[in-house]
Amino acid sequence: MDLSKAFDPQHPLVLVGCGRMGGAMARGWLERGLAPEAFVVIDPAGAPDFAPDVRQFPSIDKMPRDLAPAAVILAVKPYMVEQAVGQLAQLAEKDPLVISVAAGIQLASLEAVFESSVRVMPNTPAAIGKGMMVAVAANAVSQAKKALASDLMAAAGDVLWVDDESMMDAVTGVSGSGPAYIFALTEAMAAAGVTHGLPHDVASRLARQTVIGAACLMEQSPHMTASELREQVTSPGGTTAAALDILRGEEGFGPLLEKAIGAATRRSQDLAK
Ligand SMILES: NC(=O)C1=CN([C@@H]2O[C@H](COP(=O)(O)OP(=O)(O)OC[C@H]3O[C@@H](n4cnc5c(N)ncnc54)[C@H](O)[C@@H]3O)[C@@H](O)[C@H]2O)C=CC1
Ligand SMILES: O=C(O)[C@@H]1CCC=N1
Repeated sequence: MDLSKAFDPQHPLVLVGCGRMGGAMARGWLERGLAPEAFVVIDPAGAPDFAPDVRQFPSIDKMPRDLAPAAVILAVKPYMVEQAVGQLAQLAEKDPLVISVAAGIQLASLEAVFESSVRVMPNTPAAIGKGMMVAVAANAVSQAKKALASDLMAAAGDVLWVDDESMMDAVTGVSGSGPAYIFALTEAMAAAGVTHGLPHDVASRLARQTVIGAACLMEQSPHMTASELREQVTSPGGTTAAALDILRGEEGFGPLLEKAIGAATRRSQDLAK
């Protein structure tokens, strides 16, 4: 997805909050052609090192009043979204596309000010165009604005629109937080390797490359399910089967992830209150 023509200096893309998630998406957009002069970052911590040429302001009230953003992305902490929406309210008459990526924050609180509101749950692989971007739009969002939202998300990863906003809490539990589970798995594999006799650097390298290799193999095997790929590793009565007996057992991944994703889902529901 090429973003070079989607925005211009008078009608820029404005990112409010350029931290871990905002920064990941910004990196993805700039790498896919977003012109720095058509991008505005609002963050008291400034723009990240990889985006030194973008226009930046420390707060919403420092943004020039004559700016007419084509789209505003809210990537501040969930508890700050309401305040940010209030501070941006003077833009409402120009009807920009407003996208919030905040966990738990419902469309209703965006729609109260901006008709063209979209709620997105991204994840940090967006930085390399490999994000999972799940979106739900307010009823009033035009097809043209939905297309613009799709273009922005497609520049950061795989896009899925859902109609039912209540799915967004479980989405957050699976894909929004999901990268952390894979990194935690990598850490745990390395630690287990050390326990079983490997030097720390060797165990870390093995765990990291194994996760990278497995993810890339899955990506390049679109016609194989995860189960089929797992079976390819598993010789009957062999080493993998011995490990999978534990991992797929009563205290294995299944029940553990059900509990973990349940906790993330409930946390997302709580953030809405
Ligand atoms: N980190 C992740 O993997 C994901 C995060 N999210 C959502 O993204 C949002 C941001 O989360 P993170 O990036 O992790 O947090 P973060 O703390 O890394 O980033 C927040 C940024 O907002 C800035 N900020 C603080 N006050 C501000 C203000 N008044 N105006 C503009 N910017 C301000 C901070 O300086 C910081 O750079 C949250 O709502 C979170 O739910 C969603 C999906 C994944
Ligand atoms: O941990 C969080 O709350 C955010 C939302 C999904 C991933 N990170």
